[in-house]
Amino acid sequence: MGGVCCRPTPVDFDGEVTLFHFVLLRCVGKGAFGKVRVVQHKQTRELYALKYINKAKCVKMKAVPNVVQERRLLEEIDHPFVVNMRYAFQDDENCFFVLDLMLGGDLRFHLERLGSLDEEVVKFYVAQLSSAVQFLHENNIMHRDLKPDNILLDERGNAHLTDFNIGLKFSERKLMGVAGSMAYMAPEILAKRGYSYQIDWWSLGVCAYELIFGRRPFRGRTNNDLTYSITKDPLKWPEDAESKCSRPGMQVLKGLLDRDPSRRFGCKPHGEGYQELRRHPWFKTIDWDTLESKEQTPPFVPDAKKANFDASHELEELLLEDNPLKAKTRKANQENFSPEMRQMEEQFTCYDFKKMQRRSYFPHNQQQLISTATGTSSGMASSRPSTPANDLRMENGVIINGNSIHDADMEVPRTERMMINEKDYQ
Ligand SMILES: Nc1ncnc2c1ncn2[C@@H]1O[C@H](COP(=O)(O)OP(=O)(O)OP(=O)(O)O)[C@@H](O)[C@H]1O
Repeated sequence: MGGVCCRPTPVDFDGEVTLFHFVLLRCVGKGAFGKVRVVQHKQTRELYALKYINKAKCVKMKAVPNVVQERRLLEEIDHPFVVNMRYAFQDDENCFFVLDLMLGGDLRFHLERLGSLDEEVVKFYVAQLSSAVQFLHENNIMHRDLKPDNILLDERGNAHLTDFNIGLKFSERKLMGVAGSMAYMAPEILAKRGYSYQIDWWSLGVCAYELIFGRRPFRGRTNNDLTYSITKDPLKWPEDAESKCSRPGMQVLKGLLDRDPSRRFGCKPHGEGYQELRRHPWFKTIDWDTLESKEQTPPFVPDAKKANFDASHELEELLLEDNPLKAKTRKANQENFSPEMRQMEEQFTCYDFKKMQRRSYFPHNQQQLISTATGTSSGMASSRPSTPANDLRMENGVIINGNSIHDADMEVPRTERMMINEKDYQ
């Protein structure tokens, strides 16, 4: 009785990837437009994190270009210390990213629990993240939102950078848009005189300082106070600094938090800054040659028995979600789409790492991309055909999460991203 409605839809693994290819498991997180849950690929049995983004919400928040940008950047990236994208697809309701699964929780979660982290542990993360940042910069990608919330640990304790929502392809030209999470923003972003990739090294310095000392180097109760502190206050050390951090450690923090981007650690061009950083005495305990192959035992192993994420997401999904995620066949009538919905439909294309090679959507020069998008240039050196559907509209200023950041002195609250793509190039 009643068996007819429960016949499972057959899964076509040879066709395009869809939600039918995955078993949906527990919820582990909540983002601005959707949730993150563990999934298992039905054929390979591999576990992944599925991040899904509600399309209607995304259109309403004017974030379509960012989601498309994130998907495109992630297709280019494959690095041991980045949360890599393995599949991407959409259905009528959601866009889906299938990502490397990180079961060790994010660094904000650990910082909130522990108050601060041991210098040796932070050094290990800084080494791994420097390798990721250098890889991104070599590929002309700026992250722009490096903070503990966006650093995820795998179950062995290796650090990975995630959330490329405001990431960007950069060129020689300086950027002007105020973007990122204010407490981690480099002074040159706030000074509005133009900035480039060096900002990621500053943010890494803020993260390292915060992780070691349990408080941020620059603080303010209002955005104005915080701006003043970041751009003018001398770098100060907590009273108990010497009990938490060695002199070489402080030297590296000071070097990363240099207000002059040309002198800042990590920033010298052609990878020279990164090589200098690697040679710094603080890192003499790091074996850089085996770091990227993850052969080293991380100094902090997340407790596998405890959930390293907020269990309320799971409870919320069970008790409060009136539209739980379910694989559905597509029905949408594309004729009735708004321009934004159409953009998402056309540009959030399928990706399957088992079947496709990673490649770039972007020309070497971001400015060319913008020009092409506005129809003033032709002939990009991109490996993708330059159809209107492939052009990213970056000229629109988009602001989401406009929450001001109240940065209470000793607290380490989850940080809201402030602004995205507010006229990146002017
Ligand atoms: N690959 C992953 N593996 C395990 N957990 C993850 C993964 N990605 C995200 N999470 C968890 O889900 C939470 C929300 O992540 P998500 O990137 O969607 O949020 P977000 O930072 O608000 O991003 P966005 O603003 O793009 O929505 C994270 O804080 C993290 O705890």
